[in-house]
Amino acid sequence: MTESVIHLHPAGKLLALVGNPNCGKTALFNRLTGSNQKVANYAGVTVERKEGRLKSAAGKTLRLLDLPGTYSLHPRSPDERVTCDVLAGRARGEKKPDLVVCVLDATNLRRNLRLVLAVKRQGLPVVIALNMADLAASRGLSIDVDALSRELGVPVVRTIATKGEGIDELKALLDRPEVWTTREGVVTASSSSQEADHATVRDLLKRLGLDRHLPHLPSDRVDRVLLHPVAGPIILMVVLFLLFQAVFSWAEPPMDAIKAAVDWLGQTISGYLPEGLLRSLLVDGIIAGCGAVLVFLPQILILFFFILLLEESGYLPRAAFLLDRLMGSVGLSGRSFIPLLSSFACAIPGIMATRSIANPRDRLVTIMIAPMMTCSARLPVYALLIGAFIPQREVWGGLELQGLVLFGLYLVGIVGAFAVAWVLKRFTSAGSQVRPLMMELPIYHWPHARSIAIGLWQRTEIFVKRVGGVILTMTIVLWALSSFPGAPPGATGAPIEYSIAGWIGRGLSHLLAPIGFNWQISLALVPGMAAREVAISSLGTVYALSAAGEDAAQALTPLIASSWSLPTALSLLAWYVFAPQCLSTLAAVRRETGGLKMPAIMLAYLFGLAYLASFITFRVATWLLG
Ligand SMILES: Nc1nc2c(ncn2[C@@H]2O[C@H](COP(=O)(O)OP(=O)(O)OP(=O)(O)O)[C@@H](O)[C@H]2O)c(=O)[nH]1
Ligand SMILES: [Mg+2]
Repeated sequence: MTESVIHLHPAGKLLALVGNPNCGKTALFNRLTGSNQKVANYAGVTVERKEGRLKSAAGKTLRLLDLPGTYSLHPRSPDERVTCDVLAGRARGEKKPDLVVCVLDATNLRRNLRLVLAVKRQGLPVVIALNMADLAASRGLSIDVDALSRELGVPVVRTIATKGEGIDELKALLDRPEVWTTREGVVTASSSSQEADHATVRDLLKRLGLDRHLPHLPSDRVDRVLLHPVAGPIILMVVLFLLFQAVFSWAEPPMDAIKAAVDWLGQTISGYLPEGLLRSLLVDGIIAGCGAVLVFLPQILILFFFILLLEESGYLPRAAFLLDRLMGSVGLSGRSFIPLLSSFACAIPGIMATRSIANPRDRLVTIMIAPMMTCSARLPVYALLIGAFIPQREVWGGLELQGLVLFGLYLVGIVGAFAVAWVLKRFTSAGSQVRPLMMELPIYHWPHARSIAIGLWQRTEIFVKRVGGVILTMTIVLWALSSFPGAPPGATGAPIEYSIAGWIGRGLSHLLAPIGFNWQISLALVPGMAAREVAISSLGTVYALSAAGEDAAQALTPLIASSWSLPTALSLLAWYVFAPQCLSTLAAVRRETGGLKMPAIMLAYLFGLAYLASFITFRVATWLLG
């Protein structure tokens, strides 16, 4: 009997969006399919293929792939390879696309058209979305769409993805049968040499009257200041600095409101339920635990508000450019900047974004240090400890001390990461010459209020899902471990001290006492492996249960302020700068590096660093204050 492989593909014709990085593919994808994939003003935002569905004007259902941007069909980095594989029909579980929608940045046809020639050579039917038509027009560029279409032998639609213009026209085009077949235009691209393609595009642009240089842009004038060798880095520091000030100074009113709502809920439920297990689970477990984390939502949103502004305006790659020299001195290239910056949101997308790094060694080093960038899950931990231990006062003429300490913690993470990168460069065998940064600087534009709002909403959703998912689950588990087997008759302490959790906490605190952690902290770190904020919800639960008997529902901040010493708090801050308290990050590293070796090394070295940093912090602080 012969066996044959049967490929089952979902019904519907397959379309693929292909184009240079940052030409607006994802913006177009979102408009066509109604999705909300990440759009931002720099190259290399999309690193995976994403699928969506769209309906043609006549109602036919089609499948659409959004792909990472690429300059050519000779992949240089893992993300470009995804696109090339899809076009060649080599992508796993996917057929060759039936139609390629080539998205062009109308303000940069010279480079964008070379890719069109390469795609046509693959023998796939092509339609062109001439995107960024608004920018082209504002730069005085008038492109004859019909002539372009004739020259290339493919339909061309003018689009403005951000405004949704040209979308209906594009959908109408998909109902025309001739679109789904290949045709030759005036231009033929039979030879595959790069020089030949250059010449073909040059002649084509000449015939269309588009071969002149574009005038200088306001962007260039702005860059003369923002990329200035002296002013540039200073402005960058000021921008980052203001960001951290805002995280503390703007967040207070909304945080107080959330705190009040959580307290009210706890008290109301306590009023209705008789004392017992159910009340303990709801009030001391779930509300005290999840509430302790939920109050940090405003700070996270303020942080992301700034990150989104920077992403959409086009400032980010400039920051990469400014830091390229600095990063070069530790053996990283500016290419690592965006993955590392994404890691400030969360290390996982940051680690995925390293797929745009062509050099495997650079990529690995970037992956290994990404978890040291301060992800937003650390923010609640930092904010809790800073709020409890750092006085709210102004220093040096108007700077908030709390914001300053937060800025410092972010800096320590960055400096630590750079130090590790430097060590990896010095002491690993892989060759490590640093190549100059070749990176596109997109033009600046004003962020759209809509995309900022969508971005913030998505962050809120992610955060609330974490609170309702992993944090809630771990809180309930910890509550159960903390409530059983219960205090023996005649016991004097709170029941938690006799529980399984109390036993685990005390066991671990032998190991962690040298760095100043008490048993409650030691215990909270265990479920805190699931996600960083879980440590906060765990402390909320543990302290609520420890206080059983008296009025339990008390805010965590004043509680730890009165029961921990300052060296302990500083030591825990130092711990959180380094400790790999996040299993999903380790899983992502495993996926991206294809094995257990790298995550194991990461786990060991980060815990080692965390212990060392906490030890030094605790000892020095004790000595200074004692
Ligand atoms: N003015 C203008 N901006 C646009 C248009 N289309 C997209 N943009 C902006 O261009 C930037 C890049 O858009 P994306 O959709 O992320 O680009 P992409 O091609 O998916 O980029 P990669 O995933 O990095 O390859 C974003 O800032 C968009 O808001 C357009 O038609 N006009
Ligand atoms: Mg994209």
